[in-house]
Amino acid sequence: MNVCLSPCPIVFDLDGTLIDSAPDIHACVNTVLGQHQAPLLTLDQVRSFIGGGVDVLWQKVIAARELPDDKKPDYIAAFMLCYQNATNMTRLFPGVLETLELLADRGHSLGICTNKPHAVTQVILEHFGIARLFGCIIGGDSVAERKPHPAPLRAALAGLGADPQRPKAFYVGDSEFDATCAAAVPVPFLIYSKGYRQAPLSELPHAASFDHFADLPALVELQAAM
Ligand SMILES: O=C(O)COP(=O)(O)O
Ligand SMILES: [Mg+2]
Repeated sequence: MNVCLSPCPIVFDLDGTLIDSAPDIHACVNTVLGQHQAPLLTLDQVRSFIGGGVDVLWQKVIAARELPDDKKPDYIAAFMLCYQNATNMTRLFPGVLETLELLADRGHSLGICTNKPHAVTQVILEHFGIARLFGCIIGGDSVAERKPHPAPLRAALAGLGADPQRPKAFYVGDSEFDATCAAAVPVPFLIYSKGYRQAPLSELPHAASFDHFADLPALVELQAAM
């Protein structure tokens, strides 16, 4: 399959793929739990809840702490207040900046498709100085559906000018949500093995996996030539 012979669009997931955001998300979850006198959660617990967006995160927090479901809008509002520019403990994964710049220099158009709300996504990308590299940024509230539904990834690809019927492009992500979404578009999925996925790598459909961002440019070239 000749996926793309010339530089093609590459869309990236955010949490657990480009950024290790779990420490800031964990801190804000616990801030809200503390406000409601609920027992706090560990970093590992909160990390395992990330990937489906803020609503799914709070469904899982509510289930773990047996909190009243009808308070979810209040919890989410308080969480977003805390998280709106929470970047203190968030880091780019190793090699991300260099690799994004290299791919952009090689002519690939780059996009973001995350379940994180758009406004805070923009704040975080600007904090790390990488917003300039992305031609299209789709957040969890940019279209009506969220991953694993294919609509947000289709919107990101369309925003980068890919043919919606036969997108010659890649999606780079870390989780079950991303794998299912990419398969539904369909577009080849490249999975970052050091992210937040819960299932073993072998259980997620993917074209290829990588352990370090320095390996991604060669992987893209290899996959594009197949
Ligand atoms: O769960 C979230 O908030 C977003 O996660 P994602 O960037 O991996 O889509
Ligand atoms: Mg992710």
